[in-house]
Amino acid sequence: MLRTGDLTAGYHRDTPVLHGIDLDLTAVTVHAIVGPNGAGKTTLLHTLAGHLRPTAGTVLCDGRDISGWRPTHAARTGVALAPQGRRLWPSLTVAEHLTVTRPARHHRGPAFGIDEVLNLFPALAGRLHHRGHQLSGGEQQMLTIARALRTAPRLLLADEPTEGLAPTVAGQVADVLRRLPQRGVTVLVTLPHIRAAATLADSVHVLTAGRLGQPLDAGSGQAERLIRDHLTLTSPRAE
Ligand SMILES: Nc1ncnc2c1ncn2[C@@H]1O[C@H](COP(=O)(O)OP(=O)(O)OP(=O)(O)O)[C@@H](O)[C@H]1O
Repeated sequence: MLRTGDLTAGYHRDTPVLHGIDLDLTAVTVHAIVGPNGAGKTTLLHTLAGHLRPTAGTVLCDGRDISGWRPTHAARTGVALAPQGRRLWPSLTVAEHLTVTRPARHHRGPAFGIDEVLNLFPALAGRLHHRGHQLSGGEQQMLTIARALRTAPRLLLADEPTEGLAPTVAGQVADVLRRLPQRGVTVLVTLPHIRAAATLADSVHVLTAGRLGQPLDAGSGQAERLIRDHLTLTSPRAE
């Protein structure tokens, strides 16, 4: 669906955070961006979601240049962001989060009904009347993704969705993301560690200081080789 060409973006025109990013998200699979703190992962996702305007380069959506689109336009086109830090509405219940978020009128992505997102995240079904701030970290993350799915996305941008979660809960979240391409949703997920990315994604890009490496095909063992060659960015034991 989305492809960037030589994309440069940042918060100040004279100090770009992202440099010449070429990213191809046309395959309906799980794509991962891996990089250390400050590499620019969030900046990239925010640029694709229309929260930041690129300073150079292109963002093509279905072949059309939509560089500098607004977040509402991105959402209408089928791009949904599940942000880092979750950003739930603290005074709304789980049920309210899921009912106030709806697909755009002429959406082209798959519609996710409330029953379907509760099937994906059964933990939320028992928490329908709890408010955002009453949920555990894992439940908040699940709700963040569930809310994004309610917009009927064609592309889900998930920013460090397993951050701070217990391994079993992180595994539940990863399982859902892994299954989304079967429903027609392309996933771009950011993760701090390459080992987790190689397990979850079909292709893995390493982002270092705002520069993106060539995609590694997780299935071909390239990512595993990268780990073995000690190019991993942080200790895999920390995952
Ligand atoms: N709102 C902002 N204004 C100015 N600079 C920012 C802003 N947000 C991030 N930055 C800077 O942009 C660079 C990339 O940050 P970004 O949050 O995109 O990295 P990241 O890879 O997502 O890291 P993390 O895993 O810590 O979130 C950092 O140098 C950061 O200080």
